[in-house]
Amino acid sequence: MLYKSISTQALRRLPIYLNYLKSLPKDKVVNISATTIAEALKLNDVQVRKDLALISTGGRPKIGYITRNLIADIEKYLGFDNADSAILVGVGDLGRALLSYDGFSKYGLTIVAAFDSDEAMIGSTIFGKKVLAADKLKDLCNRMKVRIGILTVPPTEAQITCNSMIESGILAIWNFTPVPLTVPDHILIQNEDMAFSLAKLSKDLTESMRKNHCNT
Ligand SMILES: NC(=O)c1ccc[n+]([C@@H]2O[C@H](COP(=O)([O-])OP(=O)(O)OC[C@H]3O[C@@H](n4cnc5c(N)ncnc54)[C@H](O)[C@@H]3O)[C@@H](O)[C@H]2O)c1
Repeated sequence: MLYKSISTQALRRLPIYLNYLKSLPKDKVVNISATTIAEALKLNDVQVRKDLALISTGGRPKIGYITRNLIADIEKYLGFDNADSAILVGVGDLGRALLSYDGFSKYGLTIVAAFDSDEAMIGSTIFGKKVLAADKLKDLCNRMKVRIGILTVPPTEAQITCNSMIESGILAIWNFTPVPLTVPDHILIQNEDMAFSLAKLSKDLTESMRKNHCNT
């Protein structure tokens, strides 16, 4: 199908639908409606219907979607059906935690190797991933056609490592450092910032408490 543009909010909801659909017993829930999904996830059913219509043409009045096909449509849209290879640079506390997580494959991501500047770590295998020296980055990315880089180095090393990733052919960077990276237009950046998420949660909590206090 030809996809229409999708909002960031809708894009965030798609993996939530997918996780829910995959949690259902395969043999029992053959068909499913947007309303059922909305009720289960405590979402607005008009919104769920609109989201699903953007990525699947399988919805039928009164029947809903064939669950198996809807899962396939969401996975296809999100690119989870064809695994992307990624490398990770910076095998410290956070890098190791990401390497230890074997659930990325569910999202179509396979970390094929890790890189670190610490000589003591180079050549070792951590959670099944070989740790290589930074000067092997370009060769490996070219050879294995890796296009995604996960950045978990200290902030002082973030921009220089980002530059090396780009020189090595990386096109999309999952940036866990707090550094705003400077990159050419064609490079995609996804920033993950726990400090920002926490600040937002804290601000939302303050506002919610203020509102509740005003209402009592
Ligand atoms: N996104 C978040 O919410 C979040 C949470 C915690 C930490 N962080 C950030 O993630 C990054 C890593 O944090 P950490 O606690 O794992 O740090 P860490 O010090 O434990 O690990 C950093 C690793 O990077 C390696 N390294 C340093 N310079 C390098 C280089 N030029 N090339 C390759 N490897 C290099 C070090 O040897 C070390 O193994 C930091 O920038 C930190 O601020 C982000």
